[in-house]
Amino acid sequence: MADSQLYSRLLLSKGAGYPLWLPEPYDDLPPAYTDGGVSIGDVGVITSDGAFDFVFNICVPSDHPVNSVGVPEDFEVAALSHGDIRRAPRHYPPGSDVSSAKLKKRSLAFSASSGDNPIIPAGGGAGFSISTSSREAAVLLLPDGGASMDLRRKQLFRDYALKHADRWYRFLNKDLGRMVENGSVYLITGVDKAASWGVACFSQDTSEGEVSLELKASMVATGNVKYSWTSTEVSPIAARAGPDEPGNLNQAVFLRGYKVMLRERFAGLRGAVKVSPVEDAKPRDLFPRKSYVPYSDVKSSSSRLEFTATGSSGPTEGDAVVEYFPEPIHVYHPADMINELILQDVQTASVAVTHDSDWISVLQDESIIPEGHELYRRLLEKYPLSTSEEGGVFFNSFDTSREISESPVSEIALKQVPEKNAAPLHAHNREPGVRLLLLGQSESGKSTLLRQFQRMYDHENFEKQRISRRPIIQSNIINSIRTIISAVAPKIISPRIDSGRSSPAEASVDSISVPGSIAISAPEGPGNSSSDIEALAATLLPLLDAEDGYERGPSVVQNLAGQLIPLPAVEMNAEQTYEVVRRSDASRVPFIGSKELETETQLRLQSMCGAVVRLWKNPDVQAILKTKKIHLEDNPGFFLDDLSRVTAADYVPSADDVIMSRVETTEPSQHTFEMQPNGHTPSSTWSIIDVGGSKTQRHKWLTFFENVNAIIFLAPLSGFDQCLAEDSTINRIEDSWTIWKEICSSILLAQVDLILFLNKYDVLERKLKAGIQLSKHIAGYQDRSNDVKTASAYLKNKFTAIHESHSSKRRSLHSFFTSVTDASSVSLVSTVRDMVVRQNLVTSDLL
Ligand SMILES: Nc1nc2c(ncn2[C@@H]2O[C@H](COP(=O)(O)OP(=O)(O)OP(=O)(O)O)[C@@H](O)[C@H]2O)c(=O)[nH]1
Ligand SMILES: [Mg+2]
Repeated sequence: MADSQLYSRLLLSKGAGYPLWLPEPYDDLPPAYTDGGVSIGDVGVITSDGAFDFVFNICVPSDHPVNSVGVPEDFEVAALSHGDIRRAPRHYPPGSDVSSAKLKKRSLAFSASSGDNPIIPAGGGAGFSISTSSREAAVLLLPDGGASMDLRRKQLFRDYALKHADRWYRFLNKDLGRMVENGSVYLITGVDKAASWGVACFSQDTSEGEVSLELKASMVATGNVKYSWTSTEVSPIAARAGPDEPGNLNQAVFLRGYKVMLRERFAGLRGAVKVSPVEDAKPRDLFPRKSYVPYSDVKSSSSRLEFTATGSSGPTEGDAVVEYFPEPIHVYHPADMINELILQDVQTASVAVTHDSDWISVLQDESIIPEGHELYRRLLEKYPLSTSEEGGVFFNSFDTSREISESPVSEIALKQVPEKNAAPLHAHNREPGVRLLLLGQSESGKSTLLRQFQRMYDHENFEKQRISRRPIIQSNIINSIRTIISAVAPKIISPRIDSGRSSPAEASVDSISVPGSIAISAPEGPGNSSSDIEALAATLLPLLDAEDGYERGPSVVQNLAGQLIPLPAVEMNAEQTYEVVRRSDASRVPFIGSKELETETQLRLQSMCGAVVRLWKNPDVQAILKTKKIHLEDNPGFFLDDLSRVTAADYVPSADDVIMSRVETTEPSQHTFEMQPNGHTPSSTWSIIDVGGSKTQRHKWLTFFENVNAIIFLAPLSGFDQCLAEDSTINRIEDSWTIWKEICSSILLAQVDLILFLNKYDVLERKLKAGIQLSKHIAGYQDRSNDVKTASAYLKNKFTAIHESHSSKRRSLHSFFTSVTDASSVSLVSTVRDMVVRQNLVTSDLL
């Protein structure tokens, strides 16, 4: 390990900030900088040899002499006011030390006989002698003491860093070609400075008795006192002392500030820097390689002093040869791993910042700083993660009442929830009760399960919803018809789709005249030729147009900034004056139906019911669907076998219809239930959060991980022969395994009970019975029997194995085979309820 890394590793645990092995400013910097050294507002990086490599300062104008290398695009001065900086000029009294190990220290007396210069340094005596019996140690000695200064208004810098992070990296890596790693940029908010210092460190495999060193003072030509180390040690000790030219309080021994990391996947950072235009540059183009192995063993040769046992006249600091590593190497800093983990967990964030005081505040009197995961875990327990408007994320370690511009992550997401009972959630101030999060891919059955909960525990509202579910069922039916027509008569439907859903007048089938909502006289009897089927299908085209009619409604609204934003598709609410429905077909266009349109569609459906049934029951149509492997009965929102009932003019959806209907969730929603006592469990308030499961929705999941008591993960087993609706390259079961893996391994969820619903068991059974071979779709299934018991057990094992191997802590998993549309799942709901409540009674005092 490089000396600088050993030194910082050992002294980081002292909680004073980042210890610099090279406290002196680089002497190629302008005098305006070197005179004072590191200042608050400096932006730079820690180098592998343990120095702070200053680039620019945000508190002075771009034309200030210290900003001589330039400033990033859109540079703004972060103006500080009187009182913004807290200064402690005598923070370190003369002769103080910061040491990782127990140290014996004594002042050296002046001795004329030894040839010492007759000087009395500020610390008194002619220097210091230190000794320790530790196997490894790092020591900072401050013979003349030192000062500290810290920014009081840290929030100002944090917001500044979040806003400018991207431009900083561009400036450093594109404009200046520095090849700095993502995460290495440091914005300084505090520094400890000294006029003189001695640093030393060593690490031995075995304890070889006491190690002793002397830091001795001598006078230089300017009349100032200079220090140098001497030792009688045989074993190699790395030691430096300085400065070479004493006089100024410009030596930075500890730094404090914000470490800044942009969103980029770990793997994406490997490889050389590509040269590409700045405008097009993505974060991955901006960084060189990176490694987050803390204290990774790198060739250690920089500035090591090999003391020999030649009495007190050992080599001085000036004899050390400082070598520079040709390749950029990762310099360990605890905030880097924390930022990495934040970005992993908060997928919506584009930049993470962590202040040194964050990780310092969770240190626990340890001699070695814990690794990043542990610090992160402690931070999660202590502070909420908050996001800024720019998409930045950070631990909110400040008093939230004083921080106006930020809000806890979960609140940000819940602001979008169009539910009346959606309450902002604060990590430390949440309402008592159970929070249950439903997760799983799209069409896995999350909203269906929620409706089962509503049916059981919020019956009144569930009943009220029934009528408002009718347009969704209409839409589901129309989708089924569209699927059939696309399969059996693609000629008549494709041009319509291609032409962007033309109006009835422009429809390609002008051979059949279709009056609006009047009953159609469709060909009688089962058609046996493809032209008969086409003709029958064509009679139904107005139905598809009926749905198009909804799109004329306002599907977008304008926000205050004049941007068009789509109206969200929400689960139906009886009090709404209009319904927002989202089709689950390829076009995925939201549309809005007024009461009149809804009634009109119902009448159309009723009038065409006979034709739809004829088309659906037509043996040729059935044969084509079979050949094309379209199993409409297993598709969500299938009502074709119930058409006469569900298309009646006075149709009110039954409870089962509500459960069977399908609408894609595009915004998270939170639903509150008052659970009554039931003999096993006391009364309690439950919040169930339902999120969208399609890929475009998943980034919102994480915002609900905070304070969740249990997660029900729904994995539809029947998806083994299907691809995702949103990505035809991804098998649904494999997608479920991927997200399950992420849920199991999430540190944020390490304490959360996981309940696995291996759902759509009924559909799996039907598919296997129909002869669809699991082994054709899941390679690992090999030649196992294709019956539902063997297949479901195999699939379940895959999920439990993932849970076991990816959970960071051992925890139990409750898994069930379910068909959540089935009435029997109602009893399961109460089983889950009892289980979660019991678990929470045991683990917390929430209830
Ligand atoms: N046969 C059968 N159908 C189910 C089952 N679970 C859900 N469904 C149906 O599958 C469809 C999709 O269910 P949803 O609950 O809307 O799926 P989701 O997970 O909320 O999907 P997104 O909102 O897109 O994330 C609905 O029409 C349900 O009726 C099941 O176990 N068996
Ligand atoms: Mg849903």
